[in-house]
Amino acid sequence: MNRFRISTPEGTRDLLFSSCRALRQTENAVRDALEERGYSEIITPAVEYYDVFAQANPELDQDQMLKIIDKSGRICVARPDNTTPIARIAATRLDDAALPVRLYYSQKVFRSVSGDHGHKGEFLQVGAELIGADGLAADKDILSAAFAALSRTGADNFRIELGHAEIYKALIEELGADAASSEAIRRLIENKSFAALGDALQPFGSRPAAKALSAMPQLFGGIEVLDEVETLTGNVRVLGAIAYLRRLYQALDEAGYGDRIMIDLGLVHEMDYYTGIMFRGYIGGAGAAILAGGRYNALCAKFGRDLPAGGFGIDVESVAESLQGASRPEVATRRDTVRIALTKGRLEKKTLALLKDAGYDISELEAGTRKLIFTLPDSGVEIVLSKAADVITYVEHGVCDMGVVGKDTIMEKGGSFYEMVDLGFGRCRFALATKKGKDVYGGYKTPVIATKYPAVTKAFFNRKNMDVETIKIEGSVELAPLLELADAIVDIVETGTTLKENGLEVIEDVAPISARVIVNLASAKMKKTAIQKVIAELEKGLEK
Ligand SMILES: Nc1ncnc2c1ncn2[C@@H]1O[C@H](COP(=O)(O)OP(=O)(O)OP(=O)(O)O)[C@@H](O)[C@H]1O
Ligand SMILES: O=P(O)(O)OC[C@H]1O[C@H](OP(=O)(O)OP(=O)(O)O)[C@H](O)[C@@H]1O
Repeated sequence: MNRFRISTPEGTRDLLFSSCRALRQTENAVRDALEERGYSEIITPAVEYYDVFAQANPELDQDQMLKIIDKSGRICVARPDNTTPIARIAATRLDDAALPVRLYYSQKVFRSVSGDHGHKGEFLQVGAELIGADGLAADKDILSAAFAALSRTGADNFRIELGHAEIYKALIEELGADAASSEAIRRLIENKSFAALGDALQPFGSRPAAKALSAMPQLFGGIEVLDEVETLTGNVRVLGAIAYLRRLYQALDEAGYGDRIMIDLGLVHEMDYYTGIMFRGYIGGAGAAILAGGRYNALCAKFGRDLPAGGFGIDVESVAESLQGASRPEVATRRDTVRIALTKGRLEKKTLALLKDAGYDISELEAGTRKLIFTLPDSGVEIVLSKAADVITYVEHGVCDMGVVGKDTIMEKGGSFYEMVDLGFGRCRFALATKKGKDVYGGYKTPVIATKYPAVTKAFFNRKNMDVETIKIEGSVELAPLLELADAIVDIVETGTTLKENGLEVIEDVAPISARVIVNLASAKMKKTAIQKVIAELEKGLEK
C-alpha cells in the first residue's frame, strides 16, 4: 500500500485555505437562506445499508455506489444521495411530526468514479426537502427556497429551468410503444438527439403523440415554449402539466424570480423517481447543472409511509468555484464566446469547409500552423483542435461549449452532453471481422476479440448474450487475427480495403458511424441563441 501514501482516492481532493473559505461562504449563505425560510437541519449517517438506496431509488447506478462490507458481511454504501435517507427518516422517525415538515441538510455525497476523467467522487450538497405538502403552494415554496439560496450566494448569472415528469409519461403512454422503444425514445429526448429521435418515431407514423414527442428535445428556452407545446398536442394530461407550469411560473414571477426561469420540457431523466415538476439550476462558468430537484411523491411510500414530497440539492462546491472564477477577465470573455472543439484529422477538413461556407473567416486555420486555439474574427466563435476522445472531455467539462466528433468515439467513451446533430459526413461503420472462412462462433472456447473499442465490443456481444474476452489494441487492429492473438476484431470499416488487402472479411455490422455535433449541458441552456446559430449555419452548409 506504500504506493498510495501521498495521494487521495480517485475523485477526491484536499481543499486548502482560500478554497475552504470560498466553499464555507457559499455553504453558509445557502444554509442561512434555508433557515430563514423555516427549514431545519438534519444530519444522516455517511454510511448506510445498500438496501436503503437499492430499493428506494433504482435510478441510482449501483456501479457508482462506493461499497463497504461491515464486520457482519452486510453491504453498506457511502451515502450516494441525500434525499433517500431523508425520505427514510420522514417515513419512520418523524411519524408523529406535524406536517408539512421542512428539512435541510449540508453534507457530502459519494460516488465511485474511474480515474483520469476529472469526475468528482465526493461533493458537498446543501439541499432542502418539503415533506407532507403537495400542489402549487408547496412547489412554489421549494422553488422560492432554491432561488433565494442561489441569490444569497452572491451569484448574479444563474438560471433555473423547469420541466414536468407528466409530459413524457403521458405522451409515451398515448403512443403505445413497448418498454424497449419507450426507453430508446426517452434516451434520445434526454440527449436532445433530434434526428435520431425522428428515426425512432418513424414506425409510429403520423400519430399526434409521435409528432409531439419528436418536438420535445427542442422545447427549451423561455416561457414561450409553453405556448408552442399547446399547439402540438391535445393530450389532456400534457395540457394539465403545461397549465400547471404556467401557474407556477406566474407565482414565481410575482415573487420576483421570473427573469431567472427557463423551461425545458425535454427534462426526462430519472422518470420513475420524479412524479411532478422537475428542475435544474445552471450558473455561468460551471459545465453541469449545479442544482437539481423536483417532486417525488412516491419515495416516502417505499419506506412505509405515503407522503408527498419535493426538494432540491445544490452542489455548493461548483457554485463556489464559479464565484471564485467570475472576476477573471477570461471568464467574462467566455460568456460571450462559443468555443467549438474539432476532431483533428479526417473530420476537421469537412467541418472547416462548412464553417467557411457559412461565412466564417478560417484563414488562420488554413495557414497550417501548430496553433491549437483560434479566434475566428468578428464572429464570437473560437475553434479548438483536439483528438477525438478529448473533444468529449472538453465539452463534458464545459471548457468547450460544443464539439464535432465521430459517433464511434461517443459510443466508446459515453459521457454527459447533448448529441444534437448528425452531420452525415465521416461515414463509416463498426464491424465484426475475421480471417476469411474462420468460424468465430463455433466450438466452446470464449472468443477473443481485439479492438480499439472495448466498450462498444462488450456492449455488442452483451446484446447477443455472449461472453467474449477483449484485448485492447491501439491501431492497425487487423494485425491481431493475422498474428493469431485474437479470433476476430471489432473495428471501423469504411471502404473495406484494409480488411480485403489483409485477407479478412466482415462477419456482421455492429453500428453505423458519422460525425455528430455535441453540446455541453449548461452551455446549451446558457448560450442557447449563439449555439443554435452555429448549428443552423452548419446544417445549412450540409443542405448544399
Ligand atoms: N476509415 C476511417 N477510419 C477511422 N475513422 C474514420 C474513418 N472514416 C471516418 N472516420 C471517422 O473519423 C474520425 C477521426 O478519425 P481519425 O483517424 O482522423 O482520428 P483517430 O482515429 O482518432 O486518429 P488516429 O488514427 O491518430 O488514432 C473517427 O473517429 C471516425 O468517426
Ligand atoms: O475500410 P477502410 O477504408 O480500409 O478503412 C478502415 C481503416 O481505417 C482506420 O484505420 P486508420 O487509418 O485510422 O489507422 P489506425 O488503425 O491506426 O487507427 C480503421 O481502423 C481501419 O483500419
